[in-house]
Amino acid sequence: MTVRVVGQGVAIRTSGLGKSYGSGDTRVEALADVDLEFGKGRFTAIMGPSGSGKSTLLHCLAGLDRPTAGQVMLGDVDLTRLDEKRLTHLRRDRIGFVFQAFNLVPTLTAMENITLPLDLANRKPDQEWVDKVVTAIGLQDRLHHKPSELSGGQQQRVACARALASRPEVVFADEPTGNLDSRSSADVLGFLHRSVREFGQTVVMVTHDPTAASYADRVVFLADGRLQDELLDPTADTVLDKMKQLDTQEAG
Ligand SMILES: Nc1ncnc2c1ncn2[C@@H]1O[C@H](COP(=O)(O)OP(=O)(O)OP(=O)(O)O)[C@@H](O)[C@H]1O
Repeated sequence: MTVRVVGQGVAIRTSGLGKSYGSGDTRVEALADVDLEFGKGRFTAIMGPSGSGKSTLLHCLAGLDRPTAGQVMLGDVDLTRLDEKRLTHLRRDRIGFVFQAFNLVPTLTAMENITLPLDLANRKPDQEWVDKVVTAIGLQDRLHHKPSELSGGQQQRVACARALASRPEVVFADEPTGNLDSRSSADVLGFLHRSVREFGQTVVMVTHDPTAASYADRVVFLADGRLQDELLDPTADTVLDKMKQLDTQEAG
């Protein structure tokens, strides 16, 4: 299937996207023929069974992994045509990433972690913007603490603020609540949702969790590396129903 976006325009688009690993008998097709658009200022969740290609898709979209077929267009730039140096610059300047394991630098404070990507790029932070993001994560009294002095949920909110600090065109999040309890998950997802609603951020998130997916505007479902279906304005119940329906189809 092909999924197209109507609305404020497209932030990132794939066409004929494929990724395979290995060759001959051991060849694995992690993604095949994925045509997908992600709307600007929208929150999209990617779901699917284990091994269905969700992380591979996210990594190809974010320029962290190279597809073996097709295109990934961020605006008018085809990521698949960039050499390593240009791809590194593009990731640094135009993309934000939130990992399951937070990946904060332990020796730096929360605030230093948030501005680290800008410091590394020799870019002066837009202080008004950074203040706005920091206010939105709700950790003003924790900004001078090191990651070890913060809870998992607080650390992940710092990681989200770090991803947003450079005002990237897209924030990608790979199972951002995978290591969190339900209360901390709600804080992190609430922040991502707010960044879309209030700041017009584009967010693409991989998750296994129907409740997490219900914070998104749209859910796309993968199975065996292929796009299967999508759901608009999801609730945890409609996501769960769709997952069951896709499971039954696959079994049948
Ligand atoms: N580096 C690799 N080398 C070989 N096969 C790989 C590699 N990375 C992923 N795969 C395979 O590609 C397929 C898709 O993997 P991927 O991690 O994208 O799935 P996923 O949906 O994110 O899974 P999970 O939900 O378990 O994280 C799987 O069959 C996986 O074993």
